Amino acid sequence: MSIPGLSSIPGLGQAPATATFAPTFVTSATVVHELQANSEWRFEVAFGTSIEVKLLSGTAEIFGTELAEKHTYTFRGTKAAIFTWHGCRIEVSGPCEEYVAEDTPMIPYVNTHFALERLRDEAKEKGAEGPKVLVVGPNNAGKTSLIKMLAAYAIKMGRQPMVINTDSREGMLSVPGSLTATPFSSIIDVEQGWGSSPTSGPSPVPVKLPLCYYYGLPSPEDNTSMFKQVLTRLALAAASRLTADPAVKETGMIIDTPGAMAQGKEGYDLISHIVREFSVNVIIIIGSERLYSEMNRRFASGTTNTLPITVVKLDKSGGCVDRDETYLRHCQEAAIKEYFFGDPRRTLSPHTQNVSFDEATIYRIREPNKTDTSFLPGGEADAIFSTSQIYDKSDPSPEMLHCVFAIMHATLRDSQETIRDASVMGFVYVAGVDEKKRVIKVLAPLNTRISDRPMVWGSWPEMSGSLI
Ligand SMILES: Nc1ncnc2c1ncn2[C@@H]1O[C@H](COP(=O)(O)OP(=O)(O)OP(=O)(O)O)[C@@H](O)[C@H]1O
Repeated sequence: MSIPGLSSIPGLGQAPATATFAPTFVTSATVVHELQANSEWRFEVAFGTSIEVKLLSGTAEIFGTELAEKHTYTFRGTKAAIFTWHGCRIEVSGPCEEYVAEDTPMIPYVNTHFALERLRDEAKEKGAEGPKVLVVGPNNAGKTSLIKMLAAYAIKMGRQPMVINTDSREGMLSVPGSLTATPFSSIIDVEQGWGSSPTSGPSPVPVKLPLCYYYGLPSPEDNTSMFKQVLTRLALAAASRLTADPAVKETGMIIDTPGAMAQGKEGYDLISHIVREFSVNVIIIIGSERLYSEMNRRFASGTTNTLPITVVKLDKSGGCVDRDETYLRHCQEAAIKEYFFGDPRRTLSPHTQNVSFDEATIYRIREPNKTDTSFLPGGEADAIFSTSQIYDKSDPSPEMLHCVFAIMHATLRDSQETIRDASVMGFVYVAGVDEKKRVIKVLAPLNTRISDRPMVWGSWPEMSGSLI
């Protein structure tokens, strides 16, 4: 088996080298780093600043995606690492926190990729579906980074992995609050995290087409029943996309999860729900012994569609960084800005539309687990959050200013269940609410009529100020 850049990884199966950390420091001058084989340069770039990185010689990758020699990459508001299997020289200019590490879990990670490749080859021979891989672990354990790596290595082998995001706190190729399934047939854009989805205008890296559903709340606990229903819809859409495309079918899926699922009975029950709905047959636990033991107990002797479930434990990378609320808020706002205005390489011009109060149909997502119903007499709390009431219909109000609404692929006559189960057509941003003229001014990526569609308003994404 010959894979460009991967065929001769030295030291497969050997114990990783011990750590040699240089102290973290900040620099803004141009510097050249000489990285030894099997080491990585870890860096953090603050929001509002940028650095430029060029691979001068050798080979290097960011979460599995190989860097092109002599190409200048620009990173903004990023925490990541450049890893090299064979050694390389990189040139860096701009301010960042950085250090070089030799102790990385890359060998077990790449061995996991090869194990998945064997399952994909077997699936291809039998005309069956490739592995459905679920990655679980606490917050900041490196789940998304591992998934990027596994997807990038699969793409490099000519495969087409379908990557599923069930973490509504961070969007993947979409606005936060959404849950997506995206088949990847081309390279991941390392400067942008995952890349860009189709808006308008050309893109240097081919755009990806996510199947997008809207949950609109930051954590699965905020409305567990709605979260499960949206997951079920996503699983159905992903399964039919998988069967429609032989290349995606034989590669299978890789599913990212929120860290909140890694603890407590409710979290474990949600994992069981995903295993069932997506027919998961490989579970990777990263960075938690306790979760590994629980997953082994629940699934190690189980089967999905007659296939045994394999439970695998991987170590967390020492490079994983904790991201505080402020950082996540910056990431969220950057994702929303990018959706409407593009990025420095590709600016977009959103359209402004005025929608009259009488024409707007807005549904606010209910948050039963956040609402205090303890003051209500027995039975009334249950009635308030009856299953048929997913949303509250809301009249336009100044409270909606700076909020993001999901425009659903549904009609105004559809039931709340149908709207919840519909895919997302796009998002709009409320730029103004004029109570005198009774109009809301919204920004939309395209000039499509939106007043004949239901708009869904959740508490996530949450904007702290004006986008314009
Ligand atoms: N080897 C590494 N070197 C430097 N930074 C890294 C490395 N691995 C991961 N990171 C960074 O650490 C942070 C946490 O990693 P990641 O997002 O993969 O974790 P996660 O488990 O998906 O987190 P969450 O569940 O909270 O979304 C990210 O900013 C990521 O880019």
